[in-house]
Amino acid sequence: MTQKPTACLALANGTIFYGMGFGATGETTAELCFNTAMTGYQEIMTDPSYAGQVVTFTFPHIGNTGVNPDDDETADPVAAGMIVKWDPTHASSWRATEELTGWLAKRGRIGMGGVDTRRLTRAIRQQGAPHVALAHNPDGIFDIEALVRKARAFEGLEGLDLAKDVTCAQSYNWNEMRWAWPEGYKPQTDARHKVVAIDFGAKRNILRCLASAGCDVTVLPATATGEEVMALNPDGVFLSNGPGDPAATGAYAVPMIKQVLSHDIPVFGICLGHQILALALGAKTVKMNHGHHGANHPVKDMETGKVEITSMNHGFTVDGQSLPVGVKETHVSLFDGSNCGIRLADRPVFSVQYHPEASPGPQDSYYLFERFSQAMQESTTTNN
Ligand SMILES: NC(=O)CC[C@H](N)C(=O)O
Repeated sequence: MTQKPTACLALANGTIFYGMGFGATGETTAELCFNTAMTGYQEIMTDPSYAGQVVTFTFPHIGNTGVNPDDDETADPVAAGMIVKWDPTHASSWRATEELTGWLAKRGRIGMGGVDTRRLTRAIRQQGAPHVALAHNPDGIFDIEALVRKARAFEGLEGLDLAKDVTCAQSYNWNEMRWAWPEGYKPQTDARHKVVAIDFGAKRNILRCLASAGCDVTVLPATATGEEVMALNPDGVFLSNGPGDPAATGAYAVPMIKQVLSHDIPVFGICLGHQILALALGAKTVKMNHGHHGANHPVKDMETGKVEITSMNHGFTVDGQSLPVGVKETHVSLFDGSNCGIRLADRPVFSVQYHPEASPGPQDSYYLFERFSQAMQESTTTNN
């Protein structure tokens, strides 16, 4: 780097990285993770599950497809900041309506380029997701000691309920479908299954996938009670992804899920929804060393032996050893053997740790939305 650095990242252990700031100026504290996806930086930055985290992108070309309103997973960027190897490239895509840098600045998110992201990623792997302070000051003046102190003062994601910060304020209906189809699937245009989706920080493409699988979706805030959910008389209940510690969110979500489970209807959960469903069934969740964040994670379906390449974003995991009798482990990570899916042995209540809606990532796991729809089809036929 020949120019004077305008951004600084302080890790709680005192390691300092300098780079060139872009986007908003100012400071933020967060947990630091790395994401290995080669595409989809806009979807990643706007995935509500990233609240409280700064994302290091291991792929070096960030910015080259710009940003556009269609690829937002929620209205605003939710990740606390981004770190990239090279200064963001200019947008060169027919879909781009804006440059990444201007978009981040307008939305109050700090970016830092010119960083040795390999070294940083190794540090994350070795010490576990560090607590950090990230600062962007065009004058290039930083109080390093103060930044390290702020990184140390950040309490981390354990015990933190962030779902209540990113959930919707009020319930709403969702009927927008996906724009493109995974190979071999057709949109189911008749919305015949009444689904209540609990928004712990739902990505829009999950709601599009549900609508495309024949669901008439009513989204409820994370704090909805079991009575409120069941008052809508749903054919099935969906539990969304979201940020923070599942155990903290579970404080109010577990009683809601237990009440839903006392009715014999299909339940489907993704990521945080998977973790909270597991808690409601009596399993435990734990914090991972550096989590799984990327778009190429192989997962084995233990029932069919098939391998899916999946999109992942999680820093907590369900302890597969803690699954009670009657709860089957359906999917396992081929990277580290961690739990990636469960189901009840005798009922269509199931969930996965990864993101079958992709956005970004491969489409291998779209079948899970069809499975949920099929389960509701069968349960309404049996119950009528
Ligand atoms: N994508 C998600 O839903 C993330 C779930 C949870 N916050 C975790 O980090 O494990």
